[in-house]
Amino acid sequence: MFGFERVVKGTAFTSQSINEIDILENYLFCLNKDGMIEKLVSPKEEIYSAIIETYQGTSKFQEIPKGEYLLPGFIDLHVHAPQWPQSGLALDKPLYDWLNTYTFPLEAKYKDTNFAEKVYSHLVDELLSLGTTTVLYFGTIHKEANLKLAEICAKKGQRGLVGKVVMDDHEANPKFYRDETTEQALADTEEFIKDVKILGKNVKQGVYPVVTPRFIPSCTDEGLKGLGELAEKYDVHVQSHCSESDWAHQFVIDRFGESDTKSLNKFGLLNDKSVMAHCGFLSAEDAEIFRETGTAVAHCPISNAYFGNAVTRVKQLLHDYQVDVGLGTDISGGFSPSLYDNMKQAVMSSRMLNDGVNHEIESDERGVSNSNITLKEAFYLATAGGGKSLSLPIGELKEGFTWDVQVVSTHHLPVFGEDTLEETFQKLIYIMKPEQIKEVWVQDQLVYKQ
Ligand SMILES: O=c1[nH]c(=O)c2nc[nH]c2[nH]1
Repeated sequence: MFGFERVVKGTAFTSQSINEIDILENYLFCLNKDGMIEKLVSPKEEIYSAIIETYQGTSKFQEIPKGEYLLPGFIDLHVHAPQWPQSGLALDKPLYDWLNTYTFPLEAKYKDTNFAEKVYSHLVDELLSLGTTTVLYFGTIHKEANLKLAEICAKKGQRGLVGKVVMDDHEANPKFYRDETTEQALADTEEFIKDVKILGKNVKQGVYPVVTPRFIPSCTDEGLKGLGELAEKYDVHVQSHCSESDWAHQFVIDRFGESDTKSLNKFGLLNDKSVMAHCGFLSAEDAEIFRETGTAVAHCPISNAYFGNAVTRVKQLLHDYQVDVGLGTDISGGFSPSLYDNMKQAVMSSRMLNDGVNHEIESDERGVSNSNITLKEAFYLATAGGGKSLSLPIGELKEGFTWDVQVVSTHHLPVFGEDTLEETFQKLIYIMKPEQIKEVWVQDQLVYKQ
């Protein structure tokens, strides 16, 4: 009578706006065969009981148990997949030294596709188990290893957006880890785009190729220009690092006499499908360019505490400039693969930015006022903000969005009396333990069960 593929009954938390959440108590989530939410039905609606009567007791009905809740699957906008083996290690040097001492030697190992397969399988499993259903990945310079990552995402059910990293400047990159020539880097990127587009045709949740200049310091002008042209030709996502640290920000100013943002824009790399990581040093003019071009920011608060030399002005970007912002773990500049950890750090970093940290300065001059974000805003970044950044219908539990969800338990929470659902939400996010993530679904496919 109704024709839904599945019906799920439960209580869900989802962003209503940047700073508000919707609590959908005992709703029915009616899903179609494409894994999308076709209809949301509240207990107040007349058809509510008719749908339950039709589906309850069949294999198409799922009731979320008491004490468990639904959250949107998280969207990680910045992961360096090849750096997974050094997560939690090697965080003792500034960005430039860290790249040359630890990171480039590790990334060079992905010439070996077997090594890539081992690491990437482990990483995708780990991220899914933490409720992360969509990931924007940097790979390495190696086309085959990157394709392996896309295939692993496809097979394991994660929505992966994967980039072949371009590092074509021979002056700037070590001999053991760089593209052979600019022409080769562009040819490999184009072939990779075509291969992933073919792969993606048969993948329910989608896998996508991403144009990926590592950052301006590692690319030639010709390389950057060619990548901008490929992004336009194939209408694909773009990712890079932008104004990340004192060094990286100043490097671009010294080379081009203008900011990262302006330079990336001139090379055709900023558009509605572009996501730029970090962005701690954006000027007001840069932020306007982000808004005008539809470019999004991947905020990586844990990584920025190590390499950023500044706290990204998330609150201002979201509210004053209406820039799309999502959250990134930045494995392994950030040591934690969990977006729960990064949501908390986003709140804490913003509070330190707001108040300032040097007690020798008068309190009213110590910080950047109106910078602190709330937990709900951090949740927005990990969910709806990520979806908007990627221009995909993900990250919200609303009609027309994908059924990407985590089923999370609250049995471990300290409740002595009765919490409101609003309080439950706050505790859930702040005191989540990985073992409380019971199930993870992507486009209505079960991809993780405890
Ligand atoms: O945090 C970072 N991780 C990286 O791998 C990288 N490459 C350039 N800039 C970078 N920043």
